[in-house]
Amino acid sequence: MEDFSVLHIEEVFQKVAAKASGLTSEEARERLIAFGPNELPKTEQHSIFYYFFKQFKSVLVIVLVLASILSWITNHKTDAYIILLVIFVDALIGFIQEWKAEQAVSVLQKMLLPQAKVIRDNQQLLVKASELVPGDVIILEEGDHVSADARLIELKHLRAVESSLTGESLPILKTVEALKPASSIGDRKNMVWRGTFISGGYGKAVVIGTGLKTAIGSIASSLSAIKAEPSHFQKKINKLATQMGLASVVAATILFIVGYFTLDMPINDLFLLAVAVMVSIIPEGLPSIIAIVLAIGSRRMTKRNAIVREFTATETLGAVTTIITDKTGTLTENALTVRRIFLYGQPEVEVSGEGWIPIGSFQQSEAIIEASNNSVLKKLLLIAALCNNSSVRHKPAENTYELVGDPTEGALHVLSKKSGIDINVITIKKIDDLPFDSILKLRASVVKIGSSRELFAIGAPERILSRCKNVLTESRIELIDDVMQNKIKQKINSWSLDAMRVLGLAYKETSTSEIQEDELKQFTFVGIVGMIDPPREEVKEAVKRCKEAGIRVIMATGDHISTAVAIASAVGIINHKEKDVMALSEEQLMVLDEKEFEEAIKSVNVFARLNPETKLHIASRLQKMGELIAMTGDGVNDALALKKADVGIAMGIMGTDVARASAKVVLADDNFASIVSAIEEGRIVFMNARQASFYLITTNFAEISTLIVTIAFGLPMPLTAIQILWLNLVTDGIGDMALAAERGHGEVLQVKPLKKDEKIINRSILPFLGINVGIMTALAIAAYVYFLPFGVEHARSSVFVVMAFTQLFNMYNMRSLNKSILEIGIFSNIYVTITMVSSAIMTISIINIPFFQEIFGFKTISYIHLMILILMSSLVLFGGEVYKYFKSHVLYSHQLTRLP
Ligand SMILES: Nc1ncnc2c1ncn2[C@@H]1O[C@H](COP(=O)(O)OP(=O)(O)OP(=O)(O)O)[C@@H](O)[C@H]1O
Ligand SMILES: [Cu+]
Repeated sequence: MEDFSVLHIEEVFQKVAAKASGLTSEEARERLIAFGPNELPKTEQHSIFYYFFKQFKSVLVIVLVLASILSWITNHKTDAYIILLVIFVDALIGFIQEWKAEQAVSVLQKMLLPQAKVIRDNQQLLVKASELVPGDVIILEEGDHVSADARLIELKHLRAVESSLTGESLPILKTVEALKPASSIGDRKNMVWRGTFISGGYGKAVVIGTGLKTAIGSIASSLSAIKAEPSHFQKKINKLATQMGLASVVAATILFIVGYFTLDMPINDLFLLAVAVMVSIIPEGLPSIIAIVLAIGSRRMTKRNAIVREFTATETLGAVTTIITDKTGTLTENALTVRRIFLYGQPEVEVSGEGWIPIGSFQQSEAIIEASNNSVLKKLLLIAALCNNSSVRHKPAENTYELVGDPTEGALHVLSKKSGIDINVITIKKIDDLPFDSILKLRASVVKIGSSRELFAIGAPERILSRCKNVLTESRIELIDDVMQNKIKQKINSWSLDAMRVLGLAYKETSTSEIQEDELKQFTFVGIVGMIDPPREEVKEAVKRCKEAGIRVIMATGDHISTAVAIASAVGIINHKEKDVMALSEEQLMVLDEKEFEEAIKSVNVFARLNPETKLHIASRLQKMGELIAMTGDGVNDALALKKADVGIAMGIMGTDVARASAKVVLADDNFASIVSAIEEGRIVFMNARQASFYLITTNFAEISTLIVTIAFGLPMPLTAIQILWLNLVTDGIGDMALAAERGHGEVLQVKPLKKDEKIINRSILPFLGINVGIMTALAIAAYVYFLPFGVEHARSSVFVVMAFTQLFNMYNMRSLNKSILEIGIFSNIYVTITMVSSAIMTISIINIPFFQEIFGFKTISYIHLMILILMSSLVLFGGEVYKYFKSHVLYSHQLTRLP
């Protein structure tokens, strides 16, 4: 690959036929055709056939193929064909399930496609990263992923983390100068590489390589790829399935050996009996049902604005015990508007106007004022306008205003626009900019005004104040004394108590052109502004639902403690009575010893002026105390915490690429309420996985106990192997998918969180399973014994009807483990209704249509008898209902505290 780092910028432009003002969209389109999309080959992409043939790679299939061969040899040719057909149908069902799950993944993947900021047609645009072409001029800012290899042409303090390429984890400070030839990529400091990210500063670069023609091209591993590792729950289910599979082999072998010596049966019949026992125990559908439940759950979460990047998160969400959330944007609207301005020695200034619309007026003592007539206000507005990286775009078509950049800065930008002050672009120029730093809690700019230079700073007001020596008043610059300090601090505090975000603005004269950290002191204080950021309407309800669900909500914010408390009580994170004890700031936390710290994080729900590391510290300590943490974040500094949390949740709108790549879940709307919806879906996933598993397992138990009882009495087999196969795979297979689509019934958020290692089968569910299996077995045996005098095929037909219909009724039992079918609505799951009708028709057809009778070995059952058998089968539903009633009214008449 050519080394662009040794070339001068002009030479680079020449080589890639580009210029600093970017390509036109026409050029970009042509180049996209010529160079191809900026994509790396996906690591794992399988064809439709892969998923189909994958279905045949199971122990069950091997067992069935063996059975089929043996049936053929022993002259049971129809059986042999049927078994082959069943293998095929089973593979088909499994295939559909997995294919659907896979589709769900790829839909999610598309939603998370990376984007890039690029200059085309002299405008800054957001395009799909896959559409970048050589020659494009891209813009890089803190938190962005670099989507192509590019040569830098302009920058301000640009730092990039290139560990994915070079292994070096510290940020690299970039340059634009042409360099001496260097062999290592890490040394080519005037380049940025695909797959790395920007940890700070600002830069412009021209793309020199895309797709495979990038440094990472060969070592491709896409950061945005969704990982589909088996979840905790899947592992457990697989283990259960394997155990039952092994048990089936053992049971069948024992039966075969014992039967050989004791039963007077031809060897091939005995063999078929052994196969029947085996298939009745193997829980065929179990592993794939969990995949489908997870896929459905992830899709529902996505519809509710929580995009799942890792399937395991779907299930972990259900067990979350503590949410640590940001304030700005998550709990609040993130539509900041400056309302008040305080200038020392003057009456408060009130500002009118809404949102990002740059129209509004300034009032002092209820009279409208002109900003240009007030020198201190003018200075403040100049700082607000220039120490700023945001802009507001007017969309004439819809007549709306759209923010580009950080909302806090956007509010200041809008403020300066409202005043109408005129910034002379010829005499006033920005020469350096330090973007907002979450540790310093301020931002700064060096601005050239005429022949002098000034350093502007905006940030957390008490931090700005502590860096000030003077204060600007209408007439002059005065030294700050204690009286002034206190007066300003009082203002900061009282505005914060009104839930306002308060910022301090200051300036000083300077001689440097590059901002150094140790220069950020001895400022002249100009004023403070107070902006409102109203809490989101739906958050209060969401917080309430969390509390009901036994989930603790902690606010961890960088904002002022009083603002934090005001918002926290507005949304119900703390109640009014607790106000004083329930909030701590970073400084207050720092002085605590280990034990006090632990006590504090146990009871305090609001943490203010936090640094990102402290946020991580709080989270990991809570994890050690056994909590399962969901944590939100948006910045580069949050990446580590997002990775460490059990479920990291990144902001989709305000979050950086890095935060999104580190999180398991991305919020499409940045809204706290969506987290709660996701938790609800997570719990539903768990419920559905259990319900569907129980449903599958009941048939297995009912079949095996019917077999055992009849064999014990020396009766012929009550069901043949292929009849069992049909019940297990077709009847159960469809019913199971219907149960996987069950929606919650409002109960999941009214109980305590699930335990991390929640068992699938626990003791409290055993009576319910026992009742179901007991009724099914008793009915099957009764039908068998009653019809046996009419011939064994007749008797088997009746057992088959009972098994099929008890399972269909049982489907209604399993729709909720504790609520009555009347409460949740008989028809509220359309899939269950469809399954009921279609399965009933199918069952009756294969019993009474001669062609199928022949194949399956059935005899016609009269409609009267059918009716009676079906009515009897419905007993299983009555049994379930009586049990649920008994359990909720007699055993646990108090409220449910855990999921059943
Ligand atoms: N762009 C900015 N420019 C100047 N000062 C800022 C800017 N953004 C935030 N601040 C100041 O720094 C403080 C901390 O901001 P930070 O971004 O760390 O947290 P936050 O956005 O308030 O909270 P959260 O963590 O809830 O999103 C703010 O209260 C504000 O005073
Ligand atoms: Cu935030």
